Amino acid sequence: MTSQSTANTPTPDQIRRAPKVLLHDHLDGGLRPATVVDLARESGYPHLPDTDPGKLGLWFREAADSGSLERYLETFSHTVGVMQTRSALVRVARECAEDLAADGVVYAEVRYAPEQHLEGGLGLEEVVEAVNEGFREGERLARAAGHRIRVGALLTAMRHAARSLEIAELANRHRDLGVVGFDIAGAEAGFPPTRHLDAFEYLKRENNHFTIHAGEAFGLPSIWQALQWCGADRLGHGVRIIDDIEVGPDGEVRLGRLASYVRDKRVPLELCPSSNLQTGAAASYAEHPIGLLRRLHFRATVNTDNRLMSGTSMSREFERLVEVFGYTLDDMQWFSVNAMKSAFIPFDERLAMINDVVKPGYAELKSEWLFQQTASTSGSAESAG
Ligand SMILES: O=c1[nH]cnc2c1ncn2[C@H]1C[C@H](O)[C@@H](CO)O1
Ligand SMILES: [Zn+2]
Repeated sequence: MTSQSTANTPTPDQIRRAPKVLLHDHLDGGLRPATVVDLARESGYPHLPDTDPGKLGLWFREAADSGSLERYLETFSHTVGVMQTRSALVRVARECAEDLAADGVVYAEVRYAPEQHLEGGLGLEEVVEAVNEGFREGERLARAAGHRIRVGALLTAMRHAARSLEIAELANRHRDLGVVGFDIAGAEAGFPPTRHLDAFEYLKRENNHFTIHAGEAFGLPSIWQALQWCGADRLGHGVRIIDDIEVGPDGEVRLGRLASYVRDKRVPLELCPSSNLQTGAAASYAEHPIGLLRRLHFRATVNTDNRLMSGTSMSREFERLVEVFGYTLDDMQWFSVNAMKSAFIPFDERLAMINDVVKPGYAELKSEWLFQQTASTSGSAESAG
């Protein structure tokens, strides 16, 4: 007999159809391999390690599988290298929205660093306008294909560079025009978030939103600075908060002051399990702190980080979580509502997304078992005469 609890374990098809919310995805980490090849050919970019899309996709996954964030980041020279013209940026952003929508993502915040796309002569404003145009086109095409998605951009400043205030100002100028917030990214060790205090203080004065990559390659001091010095609204990764959580031999859990603060204040953690395995921030999926953080009711969210480098998607991340932690549709809904609550769009829009899109989507999936059972019962009744 089918019970609700077993039927509540989602199938791969249900995982794909479930409404998912993505807060941490890099535009330059999510290109289709075939698009990288096309764009390299069109622009004459000569450095691609392979021009066969299948082999190139594999190359990205293997090269990113280095165990170090620094080496992981080296792979971006090829994607950024082919994203230097207006048409390339429009195409990459359009395909990003289409791919996420086809994967069942209903809301996404996608980030990129405008300062990395100026080599072909574009200005910062032109970069932002091209990406926004691509997202809007992608949303329209997705809708025509039967999917609904809304994509907001986050503008990233590179933490080793010195343009963060300028990029924060750029984000602020475009805030009602498709840009929903700001971020800093890049190698963490040696580049503390406090180097960019002027950018964060500017954004706070402007009542704007920002997240900071922190607690990925570097531990608690980075998280502490991001929150208590810089005032981040969310933590990009934040997975190393686990270093401030002690689980005793009897299973008793003790939170340190910083972990308590993060949980008490409902600080959103943009967790990216597959990416963490590649950069060495977690040893295996089963050992990934997301299991404990979910049990302890941190404001945990599930994210892809870089779909190309990790060969992943939101559905794939959830498939692995279901496999390893036995998560159900209720868990998926919990992560998705957490993410939607933590988005940078206005409160009324977040609430409407939760109540009118996310929850009804899960309710629909959770009710499917009822009809399957009816179908099989009536079938056996008929055959029994
Ligand atoms: O996981 C990451 N940690 C730090 N920086 C990252 C990560 N993934 C991508 N980046 C960098 C490389 C990209 O070129 C940049 C902007 O998207 O952000
Ligand atoms: Zn990231």
